[in-house]
Amino acid sequence: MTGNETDGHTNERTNGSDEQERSTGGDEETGIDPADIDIQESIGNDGLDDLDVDLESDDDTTPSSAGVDLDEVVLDEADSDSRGLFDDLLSGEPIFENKEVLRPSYTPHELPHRTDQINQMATILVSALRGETPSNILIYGKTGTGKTASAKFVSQELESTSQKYDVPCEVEYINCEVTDTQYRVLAQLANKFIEKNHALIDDRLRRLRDLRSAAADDPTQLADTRFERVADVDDRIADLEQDREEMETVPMTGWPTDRVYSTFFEAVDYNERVVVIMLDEIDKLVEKSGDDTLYNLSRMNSELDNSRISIMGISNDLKFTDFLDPRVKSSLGEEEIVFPPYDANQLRDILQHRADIAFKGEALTDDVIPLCAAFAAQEHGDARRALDLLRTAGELAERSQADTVEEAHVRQAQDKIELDRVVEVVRTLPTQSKIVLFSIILLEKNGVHNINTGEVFNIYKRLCEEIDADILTQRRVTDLISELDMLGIVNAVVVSKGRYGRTKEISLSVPIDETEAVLLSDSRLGNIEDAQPFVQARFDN
Ligand SMILES: Nc1ncnc2c1ncn2[C@@H]1O[C@H](COP(=O)(O)OP(=O)(O)OP(=O)(O)O)[C@@H](O)[C@H]1O
Repeated sequence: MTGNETDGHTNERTNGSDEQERSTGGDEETGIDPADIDIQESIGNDGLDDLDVDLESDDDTTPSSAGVDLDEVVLDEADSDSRGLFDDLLSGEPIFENKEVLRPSYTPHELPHRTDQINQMATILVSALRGETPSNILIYGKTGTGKTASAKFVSQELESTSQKYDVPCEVEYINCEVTDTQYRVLAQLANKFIEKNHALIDDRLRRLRDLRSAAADDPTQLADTRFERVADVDDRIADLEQDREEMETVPMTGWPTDRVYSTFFEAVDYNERVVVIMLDEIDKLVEKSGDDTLYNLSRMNSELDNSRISIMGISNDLKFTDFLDPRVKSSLGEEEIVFPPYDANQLRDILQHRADIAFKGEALTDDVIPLCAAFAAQEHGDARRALDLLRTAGELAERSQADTVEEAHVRQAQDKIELDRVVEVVRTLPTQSKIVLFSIILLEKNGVHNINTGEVFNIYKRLCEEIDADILTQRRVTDLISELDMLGIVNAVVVSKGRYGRTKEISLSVPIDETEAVLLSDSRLGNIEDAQPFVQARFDN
């Protein structure tokens, strides 16, 4: 790659900086340190089996006391008084061999049923290994369909192949749910490349200093280099030291965006390379801060001299491109890859692959994997959900000191995950919705069936007065009830009352006690001392 396809500075650019002049070094100085490139999330592998603990360390005269495997520890009767908090838990045969492989942070080495998508990505990205700019890619698919896992897998392969063939190609991963503004995205990228450039310069400096000291004794050492005299080497060393000095890392806040952009631009263009910028949850970035970042990134190639960038966006919102500037939309969506949901059979394969590593040999009964797969397929073919179910089922079995994971553990796990979801949804409801939900709970707790909107509204009003909250209109409260219905927290059906018109009959769809506890943990609702009088009051209206 020559990097000479630039059309000058005809395009407007946020940084507006034309002073890109600096030495980028000759070929002999190029090279990327493989140690710089590491996007693999490492996992621990420290199951209980790996622990070698000396349980009788007081008696160090017993040679056999050292390095006892906990699996082999038998606690005899005499010791039972001294059994500690963890002894019972340890005495059961552990179900897991390596639980970490069921966690979301684990990147699997094999991704069944994603071969097509992985091949499509590879076919597009291979141009990076030829020094050309790969097309931008947009990846769509519902949550848990393996988008991130597949993209990371392809990136790792890309980077390892680039090292093998010594082609400068790098992948930068950004999770836009966390890094959700233009400033943060650009700052993170700038700092990553500054760090890489520092390592690159240090490596060059080390080699030049070696050359310099060798040439000081024997000037023929310069014969095969681009330096004629030792003084030239000194100049080059001084230049590089100055470059290093001038590369200022971007603070997390405080600079004008133009400056952050130009710092990133200069850092990425400091060396010849093809960079794939992976923007996971790209819709979150657009939602939070518009499409400026994508606009700027997608136009950079026309101005870069030495490097090329390509964008790989990942989203589970199929519609987010509707909000993009048409130019950004067409540039970003040069290639689109869709990840369809998994069906139950596919989920079964995925679970089986993981279970082989995660569990001990006979730990799973035959029904467990098919049931987890079936539950997750009902949701929307979400592999994350399936893996969560399997892990939770294993944990519940482990906790009840069972020898194997059974169907009942999966059902319990399903309930637990569902309850966790409900708790999370209820906890994060706006206060007004919480008051409406609390009114419904109070009515149910008092044995009212087929609750109607009017009844909810009466209790709601009194609760609002009690905690000094604004009182919304009955129409608005009806809307909030519909929202609770959509979230699956209540069930509201419209029933016809003949000549009295139609009304909604509301019932709770979630466990009452847990939901009430979550509501009362909200400091405003928690202040209501005794809610009983409010329910009595419904008869007064
Ligand atoms: N084909 C597969 N084989 C093995 N594991 C998979 C496969 N697909 C997904 N997974 C696992 O399922 C979990 C969710 O996958 P991933 O994070 O890639 O989903 P995603 O589509 O990016 O979801 P989201 O949009 O919510 O980020 C991860 O733990 C991943 O390892």
